[in-house]
Amino acid sequence: MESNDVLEELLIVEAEIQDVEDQIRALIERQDKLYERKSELKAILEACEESGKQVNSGAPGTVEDWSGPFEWDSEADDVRLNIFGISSYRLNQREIVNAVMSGRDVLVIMAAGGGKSLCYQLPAVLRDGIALVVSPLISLIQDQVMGLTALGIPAYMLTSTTSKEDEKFIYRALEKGEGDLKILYVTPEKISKSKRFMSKLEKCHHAGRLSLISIDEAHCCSQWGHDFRPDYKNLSILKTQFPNVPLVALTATATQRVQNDLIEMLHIPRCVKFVSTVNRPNLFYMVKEKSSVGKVVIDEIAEFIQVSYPNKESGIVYCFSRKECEQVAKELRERGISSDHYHADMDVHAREKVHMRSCLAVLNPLSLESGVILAGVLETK
Ligand SMILES: Nc1ncnc2c1ncn2[C@@H]1O[C@H](COP(=O)(O)OP(=O)(O)OP(=O)(O)O)[C@@H](O)[C@H]1O
Repeated sequence: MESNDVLEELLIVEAEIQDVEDQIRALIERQDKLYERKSELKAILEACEESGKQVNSGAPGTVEDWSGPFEWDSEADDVRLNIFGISSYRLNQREIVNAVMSGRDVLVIMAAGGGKSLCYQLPAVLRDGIALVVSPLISLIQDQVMGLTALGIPAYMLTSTTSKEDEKFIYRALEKGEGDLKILYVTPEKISKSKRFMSKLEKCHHAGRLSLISIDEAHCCSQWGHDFRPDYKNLSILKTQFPNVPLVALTATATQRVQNDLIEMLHIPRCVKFVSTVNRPNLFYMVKEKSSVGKVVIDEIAEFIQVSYPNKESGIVYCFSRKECEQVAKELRERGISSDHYHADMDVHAREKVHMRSCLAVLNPLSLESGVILAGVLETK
């Protein structure tokens, strides 16, 4: 074959590939829309079956006004301001709080850093009893518990790192209502693997003390999501076992298909859905060509950090492998940057130590002599 012929065929093949990709994209969009309509129709049908009313085509949840006024408005404002120190709600937060306070199941899609935590933490403080929060990572849980404790809210976590003493306190609070426990964080494995925990939770619910259930990073439920966790699948038991307890599922990243999937999996067909933009105007992206020489790459990273963040602010460097994490952190230290590695292969105490350093820096950077750079891979294990 002449090289011109090859070139010609290559162009044709590339054009065909492009065409197929366009068709696939259009079909996926169409499928997402159909999934959405399917779950709306199923929810309408269920609502009609319950109320015995005529079927109409309006989507559930769309006509309800969650902005208020509600009887808990002034108490909510008081707690928001005086406990959480937040002067006004961000987009959708008020409405979400009101829907949860009204006892509804809620699906929240909100950008990272958009303020999802307040949406369940505020109702958790307002409602009587204990709120259960399922979160995928011990480090995220530690972060939340530390923050809540600093605000004077009795929050605990029940994970592999929990001391025997705290475990006893938590079980007594669940079973007998003793002690001051308002928000309890667990990993999904606790729900799927600990019969003891589930039996205590059942007792808490039976006594009317389970105030709400929150599922953070809910996209982990869906096999279509980017971060599927098998143990999240078993969270379907929560709505089956505690049908009258409001369930809040929160995520920053869920396509229409993932949203539908998790509504189905969590058994919350009549949930109120709040979708805020996932655009983050405060994020700045820059792509730089990477040198093929490892040492030069590290030199460039170090220079970028030192020039861009001369005040030793905290930050994260993501790497592909655990080994690379350790290597990059070590080499940054050698270049005078306070850094540590963080990955799932470290024991929990070593991870906690690194995490606390970074948390301190994030929470109160001025109190540190130097910032911390985490060269880490955050893994959902
Ligand atoms: N209404 C508000 N006004 C000002 N700050 C707020 C408000 N709501 C939340 N925040 C603050 O915004 C920050 C991010 O909130 P939060 O951690 O809840 O975000 P998130 O949506 O859970 O993010 P991620 O997806 O990364 O976990 C926190 O410091 C929180 O105190």
